[in-house]
Amino acid sequence: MLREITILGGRKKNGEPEAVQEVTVQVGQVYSIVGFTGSGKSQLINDIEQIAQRDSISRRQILLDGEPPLDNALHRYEQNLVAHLSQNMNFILDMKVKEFLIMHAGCRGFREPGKKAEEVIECANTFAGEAIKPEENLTRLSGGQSRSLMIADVAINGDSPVVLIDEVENAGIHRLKAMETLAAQQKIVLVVTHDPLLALLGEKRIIMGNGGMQAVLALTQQEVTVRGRLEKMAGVLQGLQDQLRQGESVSLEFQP
Ligand SMILES: Nc1ncnc2c1ncn2[C@@H]1O[C@H](COP(=O)(O)OP(=O)(O)OP(=O)(O)O)[C@@H](O)[C@H]1O
Repeated sequence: MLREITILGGRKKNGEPEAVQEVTVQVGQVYSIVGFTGSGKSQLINDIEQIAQRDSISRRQILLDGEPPLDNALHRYEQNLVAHLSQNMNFILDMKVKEFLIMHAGCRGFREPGKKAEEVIECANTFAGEAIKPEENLTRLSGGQSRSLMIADVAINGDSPVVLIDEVENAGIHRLKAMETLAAQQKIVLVVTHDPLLALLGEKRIIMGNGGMQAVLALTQQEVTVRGRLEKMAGVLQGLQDQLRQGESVSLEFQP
C-alpha cells in the first residue's frame, strides 16, 4: 500500500530550475494547487499521473514511497495509481446508477457489490444537492450529481491511492465534505483550483508560476478562520440560490 508520493522539481518554462525542488504528500493529506491560467498546474498533475521520470517537458521526477518505481511496479501502478476527476467528465453509459455501481464493485472483487453500491449512493448524497436515486439513469444525472457519484465511487470502491481533482467548482456539491471523505479514506488528494475556499482547504498549497512550483505554503491558523468565513459566505449564496430556485423573490432584508 502506497504511503506517499514525492515530486522532485525539474525546470520552468524558461528552462531554469523550479524554486521548489521537493514536495512529499502522504496518504490522508489534501494539497491544493493554485496559480494563474497557463502557470503549469495541469502539467504538474500530468507529471504525477504519468509517474514522470525526468521524461516530460518539465523534467520532474515522481517517487513512490521515496523511490523511483521499479519497472514492474510502474506497470502495476500505471493501471491504478491515479484516479483523475475533472470538471468536464460525464457518464456516457446508458445504465441505471445502482446497476453500474454493482458492476463496478463486482469488477473490483467486493463480496457484496449490492451493499457497496448502496454505500456509494449514500455517500454521494451527502455531497450532492438533489438526491441521486438508485434507479435513475447515469446519463440523466446533473453535472454536480455526476461529480458527487464519481468522488464517492473513487473513495469507496477505488483502489487508486492518489486522487487528482481538477476544479470541483460545481455549485451544488458540498466540496469540503467531498475532500474530507477522500482524505478519510487514506487517499493522497491533490486539487487544482481557482476557488479560494478550496485553495484554503488543502493543509498545504503549491503555488505555480511560469511552469514551475514557486512555493509550498502551509495553511495558517488565520487562514483556517478565513476559510470559516468563506464557508459562511458560500452558505449565504447557497441560501439565495435555493430561494431563487424555489421561485421566491428577494427583498432588501437580504443580508450578504
Ligand atoms: N515546466 C514546464 N516547462 C515547459 N512547458 C511547460 C511547463 N509547465 C507547463 N508547460 C506548458 O505550458 C502550457 C500551460 O500549462 P498548463 O496547461 O499546465 O497551465 P494551467 O495552469 O493548467 O492553466 P489553466 O489554469 O488555464 O488550465 C502547457 O502547454 C504546458 O505543457
